[in-house]
Amino acid sequence: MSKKSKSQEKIPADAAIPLIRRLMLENAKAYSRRYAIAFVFMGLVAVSTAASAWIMRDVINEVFINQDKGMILIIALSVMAIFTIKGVSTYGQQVVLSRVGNAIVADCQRRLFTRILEQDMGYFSRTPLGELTTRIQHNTAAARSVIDMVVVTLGRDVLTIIALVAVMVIQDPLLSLIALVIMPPAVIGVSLLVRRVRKHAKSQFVSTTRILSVLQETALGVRIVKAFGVEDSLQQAMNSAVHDVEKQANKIATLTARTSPLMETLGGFAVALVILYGGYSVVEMGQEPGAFFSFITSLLLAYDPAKRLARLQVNLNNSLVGVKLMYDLIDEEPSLKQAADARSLDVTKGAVELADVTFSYGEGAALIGLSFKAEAGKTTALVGASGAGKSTVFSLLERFYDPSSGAVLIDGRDVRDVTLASLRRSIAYVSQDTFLFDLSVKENIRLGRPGASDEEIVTAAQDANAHEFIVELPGGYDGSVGEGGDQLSGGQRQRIAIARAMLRDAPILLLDEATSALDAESESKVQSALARLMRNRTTLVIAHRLATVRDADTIVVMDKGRCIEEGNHMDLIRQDGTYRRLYDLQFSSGSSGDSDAPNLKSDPV
Ligand SMILES: Nc1ncnc2c1ncn2[C@@H]1O[C@H](COP(=O)(O)OP(=O)(O)OP(=O)(O)O)[C@@H](O)[C@H]1O
Repeated sequence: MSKKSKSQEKIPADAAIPLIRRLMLENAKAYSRRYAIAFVFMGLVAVSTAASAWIMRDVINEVFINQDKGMILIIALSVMAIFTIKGVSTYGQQVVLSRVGNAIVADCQRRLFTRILEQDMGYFSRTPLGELTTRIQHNTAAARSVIDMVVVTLGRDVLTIIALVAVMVIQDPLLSLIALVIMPPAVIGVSLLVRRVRKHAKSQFVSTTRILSVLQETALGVRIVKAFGVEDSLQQAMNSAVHDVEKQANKIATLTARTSPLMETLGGFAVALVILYGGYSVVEMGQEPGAFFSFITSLLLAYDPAKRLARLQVNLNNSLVGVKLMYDLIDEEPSLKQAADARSLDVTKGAVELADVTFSYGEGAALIGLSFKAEAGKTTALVGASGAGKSTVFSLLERFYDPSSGAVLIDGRDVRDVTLASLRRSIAYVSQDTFLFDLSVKENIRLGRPGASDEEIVTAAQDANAHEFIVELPGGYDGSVGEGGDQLSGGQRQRIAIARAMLRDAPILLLDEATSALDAESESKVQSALARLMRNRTTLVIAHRLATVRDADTIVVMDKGRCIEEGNHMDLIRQDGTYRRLYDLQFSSGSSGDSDAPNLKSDPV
């Protein structure tokens, strides 16, 4: 959604200069010394290029016309010196600028990633993964090429042209004027091309993002892709995105290449005019041929840098689209921020309360005037049909979002008044689908409390009934779990998540019980680990197992964002209301995958 709205907005033509200025200013300061060195090298390149044109006059006049033997060696040695200086300076300039370019890409990538980490959950749910990948990869490279183009073109090419024009004007001012007649048509032709390139660069970004999104969805959902046989539709989505990128890339290439015939023809026209007039002056008016040759050499040498300058605007615009998108993200302020006077949350009891909370993700309310209390040290189970708002309660407790009205309180303190770090430190979250990072088992557990010692990790794993299987893994605690924890079973992943939460030792536990069935042995290990984890903590659990709801101190029954019943299991069964119906439907049918479920039909309640 936002991919379209953001990526299809246009860069106004007058935004190019401020963008370049910002990019240059932000980077120039940090690398000023290295840029200064690069400019010295580029100045040397320009001067040596001009000198090679200048010396043509002496080659013709002294060697060929005056036949001065003494000058032959001097001129030959001078030419050698000039080209050596040019070669060494070009090398120096390239090395220095490449290093600065690499450092700038790295800086931009770090800045972007920091910004991405600061964004709130809303940003992640509306931004496709592919767009983030493109920004950090493609847009930072664009920043580098803009800087390269501006520095090299302004530095080397402009300096070279200035030096060569100086040679031309000194050798023959009138001829120099003649050579300038091609300027107006060149400028007009190039700016027409620029406008069109800008349009295609924008579409290319959108399609590149689509390619990455399809690729990531395929990789992340590969099981579903294969199980449901949806390879064809993904292939089609990919084909269409790839085709679009190819089309736009071809258009950009064609447009960029059009600067060549334009400049080639105009350049040829200028050289022809110069030959006509210069040749006539030498042949008819007896002018020295040395000046003419020096002039024509300067003109031919100025041709390449002039062509690059003409292309600069076209290429620059292509890359500026990426720079603009990079700054859009860098400038995107997270909507959910910590209050300036936020204090650290010191949980004493761990009482949790939702007071008349209303919240909406966008259209339609997800929670409507929801109020309930989760007593300190007790277990509160949230039950309700899919979409009732159970996970949303967790998101508000973690302050991934703020309620539109009402308040979320911990020990009587509004979560908006405390620092985000202290709030999240006070909460441990065990989700039904544990995400494991592509790190070692040990590091995955350590995420629960960065800085924990190896001994503490082993103790947490033992308490989580995970130690046994971890030591049997290849590599043990130091072994990798594979991307997304692929190399572990569902039950093992859950126990790693429990170990993480054990290590965190937070006073409040949010537990989203797994709906998927585990084998009996794994199930009992997970359950006994959870029981240990829940002891003496305020636990809010999205319950899917009968045993959990039955043992909970309080059950909050939710429906369409509201709390419709509250009490313990026996109370609610006696009320014979929604809970009873839900209980019969969800738990007694055995559809929950609950190992207790088959016994339920004969349950006395
Ligand atoms: N990131 C989101 N963006 C927009 N709407 C959302 C988002 N997450 C949830 N919703 C909507 O908010 C409502 C409550 O969803 P929530 O996930 O809290 O329900 P739930 O009770 O946890 O459901 P389930 O048991 O299926 O996980 C639903 O209507 C859902 O469509």
